[in-house]
Amino acid sequence: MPRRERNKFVKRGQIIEILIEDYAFGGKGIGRIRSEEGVFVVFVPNTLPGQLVKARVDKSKKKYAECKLIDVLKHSDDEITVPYQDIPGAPYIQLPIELQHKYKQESTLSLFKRIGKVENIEDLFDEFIASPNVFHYRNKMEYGFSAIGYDRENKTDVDEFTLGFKRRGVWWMGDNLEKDSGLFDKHVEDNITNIREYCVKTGLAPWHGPKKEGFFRYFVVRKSYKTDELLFNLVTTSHDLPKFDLEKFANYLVELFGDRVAGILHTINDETGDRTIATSGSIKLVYGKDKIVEELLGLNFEISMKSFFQTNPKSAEKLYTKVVDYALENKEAIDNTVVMDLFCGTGTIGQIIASKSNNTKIVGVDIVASAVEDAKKNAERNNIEGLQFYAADVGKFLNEHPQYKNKIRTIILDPARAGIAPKTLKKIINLNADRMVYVSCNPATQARDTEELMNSGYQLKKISLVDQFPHTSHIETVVLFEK
Ligand SMILES: C[S@@+](CC[C@H](N)C(=O)[O-])C[C@H]1O[C@@H](n2cnc3c(N)ncnc32)[C@H](O)[C@@H]1O
Repeated sequence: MPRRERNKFVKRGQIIEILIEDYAFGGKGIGRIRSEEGVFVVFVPNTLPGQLVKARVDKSKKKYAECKLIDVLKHSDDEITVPYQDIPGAPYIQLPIELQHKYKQESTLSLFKRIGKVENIEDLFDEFIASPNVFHYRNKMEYGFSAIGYDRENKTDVDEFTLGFKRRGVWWMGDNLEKDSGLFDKHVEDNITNIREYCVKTGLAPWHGPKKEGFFRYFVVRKSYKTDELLFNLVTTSHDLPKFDLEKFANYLVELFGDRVAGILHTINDETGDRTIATSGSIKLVYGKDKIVEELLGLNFEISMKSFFQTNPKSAEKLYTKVVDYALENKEAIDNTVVMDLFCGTGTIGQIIASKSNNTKIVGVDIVASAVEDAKKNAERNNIEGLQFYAADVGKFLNEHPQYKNKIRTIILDPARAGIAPKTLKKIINLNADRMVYVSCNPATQARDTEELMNSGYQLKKISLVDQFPHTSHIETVVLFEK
């Protein structure tokens, strides 16, 4: 049976040209198709008001359609020229940062109105905290090798050895990074073409996505802002490894980056899945050491290739300062109490609170065992006492530890993008804490949880926004709830 037509405006798979008129939360540009039938809304992610774009309809619903951006046909008057290569990881880099802030603030607050049902959210808005570094703020980058590249002039794919980022929305096509993207270390990015040339000269093949074969897969770099050191990881398959001289490659990196090189690792990854992550597989140290140290608010954190760490550490300091400020606003509800740091990751927030309070015990819970191990080691390294970390699902942990009910005054929440599962949120509410400081990297799920918290007697007292990722649509929020 043919698919039922959902609306009279667009069909799935159709290519359209549309003027973007507004910006919706999450970086979705809004276009409108006007006809005798009425006005129909079309969302195109990674676009800006004022742009004329070409897009493919991915979902065609009764009242709206969702599209994938193919190309920007005409730029918006707001856009400026920047000296950086445009990459999918920075779709808004041509938009002045003040305008990026404006869009992020307006669209985030409107979510709390619409989904969280907080009518007076503007009155409760505290601060928009900008990233201290607008450019070159990231401390990690994953460059991919590909046997299929992109011819920017003819806008088509070509067979070539590429090292850079995937084209937006095309898993099998790479795009050479020819110059600094403005997001990561300039010294590294200015040398990506040299590293590519070195690899091309070995005669070994880059990864071919559709054929699932090739030698070079990823080149991952982590950076410490404290020491300015770099940690490298070259990911290859095992097939042609005897033909590749790892030591010579390591020497080449040292030639390029001198004593900035902390260590060089090699990972063998023979998995063929499209979504293979760069750090899976067996990892071996080829040169130097396998960790770098980063400092956040005076505390030291050891970072290995695999450990989770905030991507923009300078901005993370601002984020954590805000969280701790909200928590310590009522010191009486912190000193001599047990504070829960739920979804604690590597335990940074709990450690900072413990170091700034008196006789406070922190109970940190995270589902990832390796993050909890790192949390324990970090607490030891920083000589902070009174912290207990548990590797567990938050919901299960609260079931198994009923003794905390009515005993906790302050809870810190920092869940992953999916937010807090409804059943888990109920268990958290049942702890009956006076206050919660809820950090979120996805305000849409936080706004959803806000409604539940307000229905359970909590009030949203304050909200701040932190721009951890300039030039993207991401925004972090810190919200203080109190009963
Ligand atoms: C945004 S991160 C938290 C980062 C942390 N505050 C830090 O500073 O390192 C979200 C964390 O939630 C954890 N997580 C996700 N689902 C979970 C669950 N059901 N129970 C416990 N932890 C979970 C993830 O492992 C991740 O570390």
